[in-house]
Amino acid sequence: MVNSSVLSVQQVSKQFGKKQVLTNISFTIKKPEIFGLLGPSGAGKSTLVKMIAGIEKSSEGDIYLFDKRMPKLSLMEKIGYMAQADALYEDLTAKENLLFFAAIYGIGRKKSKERIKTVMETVGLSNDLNKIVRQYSGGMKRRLSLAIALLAEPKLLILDEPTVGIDPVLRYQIWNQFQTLKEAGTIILVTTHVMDEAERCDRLGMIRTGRLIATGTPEQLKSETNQDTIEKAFLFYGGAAHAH
Ligand SMILES: Nc1ncnc2c1ncn2[C@@H]1O[C@H](COP(=O)(O)OP(=O)(O)OP(=O)(O)O)[C@@H](O)[C@H]1O
Repeated sequence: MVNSSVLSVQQVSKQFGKKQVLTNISFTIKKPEIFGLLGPSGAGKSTLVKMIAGIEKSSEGDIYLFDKRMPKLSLMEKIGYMAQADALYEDLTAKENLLFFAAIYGIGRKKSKERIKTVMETVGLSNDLNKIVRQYSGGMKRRLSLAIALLAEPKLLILDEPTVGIDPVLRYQIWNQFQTLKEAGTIILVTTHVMDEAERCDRLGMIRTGRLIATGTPEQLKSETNQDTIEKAFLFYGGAAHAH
């Protein structure tokens, strides 16, 4: 399999029992960029990113990451994955949570301290490091999950609706941070159904009922459909059948 892409999703389908959730999805990422998967609730975004993260198996098709077929244990340390539901230890402090995950990633003690400082600054939680997570707000928990995903300096950062419950000002800051991470060489794969976030992606994959209906830069998608917003472009690609 000679392929210079970083991520290659090849004709991937997924069924849960008889339920067809994803159908024949193909796309590639060749260089660091922010790639957004945009689609309504239930479209299949989470299922797709779970397969790319190597925690769900495809029914058909292949996923290659750094030219290796997923799932592959040795690639796991290159992937930062932030699930839709926060997986945090509520009775521990943020710092204890971070130290726990740093140990799992095999990050040494000295390096852990450094990384914890950096990632908590990134998500704006430096002053809440010693707070019990139970006392965090929903948005703070999301940001802590993001901090954990960033701990091991992943090459591929997979974020499933990272900014749910986060206010617009902080959301803006976090997206600036994604931009900075990308410029430092991180590939970011992000799911969203928020249109202004979609606008900030370098490229988008539009997903509707388990199918990739369009891919391209936000500008391309708008100009190809002759629409002035991503939302209208999405509806255009989705066709008139998308009336509900
Ligand atoms: N483990 C599972 N078993 C059966 N069905 C599942 C399973 N996981 C997901 N599904 C179904 O697959 C479909 C796609 O779900 P998925 O969570 O991938 O969508 P999504 O686009 O991420 O939506 P949301 O933004 O609401 O999370 C849904 O109909 C869901 O009910």
